[in-house]
Amino acid sequence: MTQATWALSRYSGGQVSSLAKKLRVYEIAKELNLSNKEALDLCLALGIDVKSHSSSVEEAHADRVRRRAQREGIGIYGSEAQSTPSEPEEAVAAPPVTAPSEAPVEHVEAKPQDEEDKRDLAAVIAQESAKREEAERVAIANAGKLAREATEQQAIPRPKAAPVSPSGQPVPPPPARKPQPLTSFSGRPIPPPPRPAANPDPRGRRPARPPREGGRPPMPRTGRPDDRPARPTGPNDRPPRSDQAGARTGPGTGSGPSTPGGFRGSPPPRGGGRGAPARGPGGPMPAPRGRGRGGPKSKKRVSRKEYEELEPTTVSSYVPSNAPIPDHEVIIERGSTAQEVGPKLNRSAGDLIRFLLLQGEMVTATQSLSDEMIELYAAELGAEIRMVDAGQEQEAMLAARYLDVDDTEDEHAVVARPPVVTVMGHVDHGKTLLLDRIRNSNVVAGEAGGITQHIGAYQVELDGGQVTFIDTPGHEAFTAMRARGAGVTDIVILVVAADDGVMPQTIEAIDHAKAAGVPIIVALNKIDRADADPNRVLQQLSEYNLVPEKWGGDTIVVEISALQNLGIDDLLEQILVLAEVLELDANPTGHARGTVLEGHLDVGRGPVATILVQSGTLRVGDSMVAGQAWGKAKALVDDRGNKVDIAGPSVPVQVLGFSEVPSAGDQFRVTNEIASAREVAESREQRLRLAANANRAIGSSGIKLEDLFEQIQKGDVPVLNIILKADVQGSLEALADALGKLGRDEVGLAIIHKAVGGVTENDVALAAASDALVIGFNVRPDRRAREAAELAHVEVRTYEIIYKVIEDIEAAVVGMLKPEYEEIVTGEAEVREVFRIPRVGAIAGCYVRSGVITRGSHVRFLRDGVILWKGNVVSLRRFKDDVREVNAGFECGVGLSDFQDLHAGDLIETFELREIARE
Ligand SMILES: Nc1nc2c(ncn2[C@@H]2O[C@H](COP(=O)(O)OP(=O)(O)OP(=O)(O)O)[C@@H](O)[C@H]2O)c(=O)[nH]1
Repeated sequence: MTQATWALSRYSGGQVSSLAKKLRVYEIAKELNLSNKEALDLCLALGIDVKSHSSSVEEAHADRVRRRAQREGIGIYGSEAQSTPSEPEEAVAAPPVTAPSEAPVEHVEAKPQDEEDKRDLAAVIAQESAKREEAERVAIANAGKLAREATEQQAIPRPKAAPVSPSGQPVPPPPARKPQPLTSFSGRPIPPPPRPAANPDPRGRRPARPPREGGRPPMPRTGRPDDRPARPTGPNDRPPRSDQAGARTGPGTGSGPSTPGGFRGSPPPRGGGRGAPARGPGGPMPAPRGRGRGGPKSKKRVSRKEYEELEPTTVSSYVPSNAPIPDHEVIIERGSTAQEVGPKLNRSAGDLIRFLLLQGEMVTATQSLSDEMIELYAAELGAEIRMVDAGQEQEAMLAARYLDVDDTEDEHAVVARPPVVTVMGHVDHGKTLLLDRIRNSNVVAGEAGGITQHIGAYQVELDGGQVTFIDTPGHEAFTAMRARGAGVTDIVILVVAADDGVMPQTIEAIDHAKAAGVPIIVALNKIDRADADPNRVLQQLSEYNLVPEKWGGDTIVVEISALQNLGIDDLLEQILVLAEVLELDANPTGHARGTVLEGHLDVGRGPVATILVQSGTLRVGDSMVAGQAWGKAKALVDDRGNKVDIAGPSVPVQVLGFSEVPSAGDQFRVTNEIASAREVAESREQRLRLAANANRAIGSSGIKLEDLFEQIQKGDVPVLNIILKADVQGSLEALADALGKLGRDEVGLAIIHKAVGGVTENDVALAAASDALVIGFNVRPDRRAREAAELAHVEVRTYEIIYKVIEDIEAAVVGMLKPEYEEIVTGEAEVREVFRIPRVGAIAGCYVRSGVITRGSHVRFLRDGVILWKGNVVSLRRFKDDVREVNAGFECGVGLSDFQDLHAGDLIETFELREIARE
């Protein structure tokens, strides 16, 4: 997956509203040719609430800053500019301070500091008035338009089946019918809209109702999760500044167009299809009816209730109510409607609808609002809100009621518990054999080798105590658990073969254990081998800060031979010693809490889960919940296959009786009654369903470079964790060095893992578990890594120029990340055979694994995840025919512009470049 896909998934994960009329301070600075500091100072002098150069400022306030700069003759208004006649202030301040609707204007600047500020205030009020007038004009015109369209739509024939291209690709629909804009938020002059004759008075009186025949026109579908607008696809999608034309005319002059402060750069909603914006450029026009996703919906009727809810919005101005807003944080679920949000903020739905109308957004009371709409309204009121995913609050409430009552925290009841150990290391270094040996070192009489049941973990009884081993060696399981918030391991045994030394997965394991803050014991294995060189390995380990005790460090190293059963006892003893030092304890009384290690569906026994109990004691008959699974513990089975009645801390046990199979990493809880277990599980299921519907992020997520600055400002990112992958050691070191120097006071920078090679699933898992960003230099993520990144919402950024990496990280730290092109992977093909054709060159006989390979498209050539070459697909053939594109599942011959070094097994990745404009 490319950056773009991540970016897209990121955007699809959130509702991108068209409400985006704010400007950053640095944008104003740039526009006025001021330094960031000067612009910031101007804002502060005007009493505008900004914190840094990347704070957002309302358009109206931005205008105030512009005028102040003009008055002070600074920036673009400096010496030269001053000589040109400046815009008369009266023209701006002239309109009456009273809003046309005679509504009190509470939401503008309240305390001017001096005369200038009073003028500024008047200007803001004037702008607000203009907004109102314009919105009313739009509303009235819309009412007329609704009526016309209702009639027109009867005449629009339903289209036939969607046309399909020869390659089987659906042909995109023709561009959406351009809405007849009634107003231009870009400030371009527009003719005055036709007003319905029946309603010559724009203020207060109702426009004539649309005719009833043909049904009520469908509502505009602004702000629904499904209708999240796509990002602008090019610079042209950004409308020119609203103040450049319209605002100059000034409100109240009655002649030119006024700018009601529509949201600049408003991206078009998705409904119009790619490249077919359903809105006017940047304008807040409702999407044209019948052109949304799913084709024309001319037959959709709107209920009387919906229509009547709409009506007030078409005729009224925003009149803020005087009711006090809540003085506490208000929780609002994403996708809430005006009917739901208004009352939560002590306002009516109508109040919210009117406010949005003035921002150019027409919504009904029952229509889902985007996050931005809700946040803007809350900001307008000065209310403190927190947006949560649908169902999240309910789930949290139930968890607090039924699960968070921890009766295992009584320190008097705490006793020492066995350590939980995970074995990690490079492939073939002997993890499995070591775990086998350990199973057999059980000292309980008659039970040597008795652990036959594979349940994901087992306990061994030693002279000095018990040890619990997680039976799935490898860092994948370890990190996957941790990514889900389940830190079950107390100690990591790092197996390193004495003949082979530190290898890539050894380093990965070290980094994973370090990231989790788990102590490491090194098991130096295969010392029986003639070519074993323990000192060389110790030297290598020291380079990763694992300095052995015998060299004065604090890393326990035990030399063993799993094959010859040498040193195993010593290793187990060291585990017990370390466990003692770690003072591992737990309360065995109270309700059991733990983590699911494994789950599967057994034909005879139903859902079966292996649970590691971490505190309390689990009993047969307990009501339990894990993830979305719930039930009564019908039976408990230990690692020897025996049925048991109870399981205490650090004991792994198979549990039967779940309603479904829980997943590894799910938190396990016992509840008082079965009903509460069920209620909790169902609330989780409900939230996940809602989240999936909204295509939202589920699970963990790494950090996004774009959001970094905001998070630093909130104090959320003391350290930016980075996972660095590169094609060769030289660039890896150079990058690590350069990045290491980028840390600042506000944010430290930690490279938690770096290695040569493509971006793998493990890198993504580590990133998800550590809130890290993955940077690939001259390497790409493989398909599994891309999918994992998409699922876990981990950002993987790939680069081919070192300074660009540095530039981006630096820019992100100071909140000035620039617009960029992002790559969308369009197809992936595997080279199966290479044909060398005289005078033509090498042709790759390929199998298209996913997407579409298109002639002429950009292409990247990969071997083991490393980029070998970039260019274009110059020829594409199916059998003997030249073709334009080949779909997944077919074979084809691909000729590349000037790359000849093809090998079977290489990968071809085609991609598109798409500009992602920043907001
Ligand atoms: N000479 C010698 N060979 C060993 C020793 N330990 C393991 N081996 C051999 O090394 C090979 C790999 O051992 P495994 O235990 O499968 O290694 P692993 O780390 O679990 O490998 P994966 O499961 O593939 O990651 C096997 O052939 C073992 O017999 C040892 O101490 N000495």
